[in-house]
Amino acid sequence: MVSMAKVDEKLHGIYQDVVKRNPGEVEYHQAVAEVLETLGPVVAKNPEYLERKIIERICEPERQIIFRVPWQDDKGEVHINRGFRVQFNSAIGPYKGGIRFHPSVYLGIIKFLGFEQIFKNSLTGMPIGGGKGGSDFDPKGRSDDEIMRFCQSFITELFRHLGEHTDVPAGDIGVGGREIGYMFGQYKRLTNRWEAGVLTGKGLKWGGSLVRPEATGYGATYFVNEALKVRNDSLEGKTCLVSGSGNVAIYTIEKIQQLGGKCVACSDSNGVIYHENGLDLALIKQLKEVERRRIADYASYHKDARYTANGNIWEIPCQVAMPSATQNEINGKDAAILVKNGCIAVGEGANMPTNPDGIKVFQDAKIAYCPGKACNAGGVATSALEMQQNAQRDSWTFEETEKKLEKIMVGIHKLCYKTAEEYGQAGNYVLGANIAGFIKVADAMVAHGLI
Ligand SMILES: NC(=O)C1=CN([C@@H]2O[C@H](COP(=O)(O)OP(=O)(O)OC[C@H]3O[C@@H](n4cnc5c(N)ncnc54)[C@H](O)[C@@H]3O)[C@@H](O)[C@H]2O)C=CC1
Ligand SMILES: O=C(O)CCC(=O)C(=O)O
Repeated sequence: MVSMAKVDEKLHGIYQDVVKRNPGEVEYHQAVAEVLETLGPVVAKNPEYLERKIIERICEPERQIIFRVPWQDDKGEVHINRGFRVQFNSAIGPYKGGIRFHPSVYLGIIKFLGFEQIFKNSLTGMPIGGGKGGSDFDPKGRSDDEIMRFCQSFITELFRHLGEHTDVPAGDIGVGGREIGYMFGQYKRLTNRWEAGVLTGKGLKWGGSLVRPEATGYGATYFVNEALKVRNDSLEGKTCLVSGSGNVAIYTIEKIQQLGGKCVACSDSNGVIYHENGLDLALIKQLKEVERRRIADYASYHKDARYTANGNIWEIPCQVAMPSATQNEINGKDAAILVKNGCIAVGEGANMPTNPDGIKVFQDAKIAYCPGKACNAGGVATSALEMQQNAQRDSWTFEETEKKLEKIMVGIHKLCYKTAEEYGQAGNYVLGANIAGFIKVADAMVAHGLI
């Protein structure tokens, strides 16, 4: 056993080194700080992790690929974007994690997402390592043909680094079933292989899994319901806010409604819809999944709904908040408003949506704060179920697959809860998730020797 003071000093030094070696990558620094702040007790108990420099190694990606993505728009103009894939850690399985297309993407965003993915994937109990990719390409307003040409160009470089036993991407912001289809088609063409397991989130007619589109939102809602159960409560009758109106948000709203909660607001990057009588999910699906329109249009179908351009969704009173849009969408001020308005649970469908000040407010208020790397793990877990079905050349029913997802989420909740309790911090899901996710990866790295 090493003294806590020495461990803290060591972890602080590792963090300083990460900042120095990765200048300007502020989101990556934030994600590392949040994990290292909780690892002290487990490192003090297992000095071997320090001797073998496991934490230093976990913070350094195994491989980072940055590449040019040239493509032509419908008018024939040439555009050059930048593509990324960070293959962070393969100790417990092939690199696994989504691809994000958004103009804000740069190396620091992909690294924070890839780093979180290591621990999230470990928590699922499935054999998947951590990775993430993306591009600063902005899909907004682009035609189907332009999206196809971009995806083909992106995969024309990336394909050589992928494979069902090497690296298996999926969707994230700006990448859904349509984009995965174009990427799969180009991968097949370039490799002359029908290799279903190389991508997940595929269409149902060509190797996809039922429940994968619903999985992240459903899973996050199951996790929050478990956290409420611990407090002898449930989602039944709760007023809920769900930020975003993309894949994760839509299926979070759906599961909350199925479990008896009422969602009164959602958003997109332009503004917020507030519908006190409860959101009309069929309309949101039509606007967003089919017509790819802005959420502002919702208000023209429901006269009792209110749209606020650039509004702040967290100012609307609720009991449960499910941030499901993007990173750092809740700051300390937003968190304080939520708590003051009676919010008792926050379930993160997005990755790192709450900044450090916000997390402190939630933890000080002792509400059920469910961090993304545990709460939104249902998406990647169901991707792993898709890989299982591909390997068996099988496909399971919706009911069977959803049951497996629910069991996985209940299991992740229990693991995080018990780990936090074991380390004397009952109810601290941040600590529980980080320590439980870390131990499995760290032990595998020890077993594999110095690589
Ligand atoms: N798709 C998946 O399976 C998983 C996604 N996530 C995370 O969930 C979040 C959402 O991802 P998806 O739903 O897949 O993407 P999406 O592209 O389907 O939807 C993103 C939504 O967020 C909104 N948005 C983006 N920036 C915003 C801002 N600044 N303010 C308000 N709204 C904003 C967009 O307008 C859109 O409605 C991301 O943080 C992603 O990393 C996490 C786990 C799995
Ligand atoms: O399904 C996957 O592989 C990735 C999901 C994802 O990107 C995430 O968990 O953030």
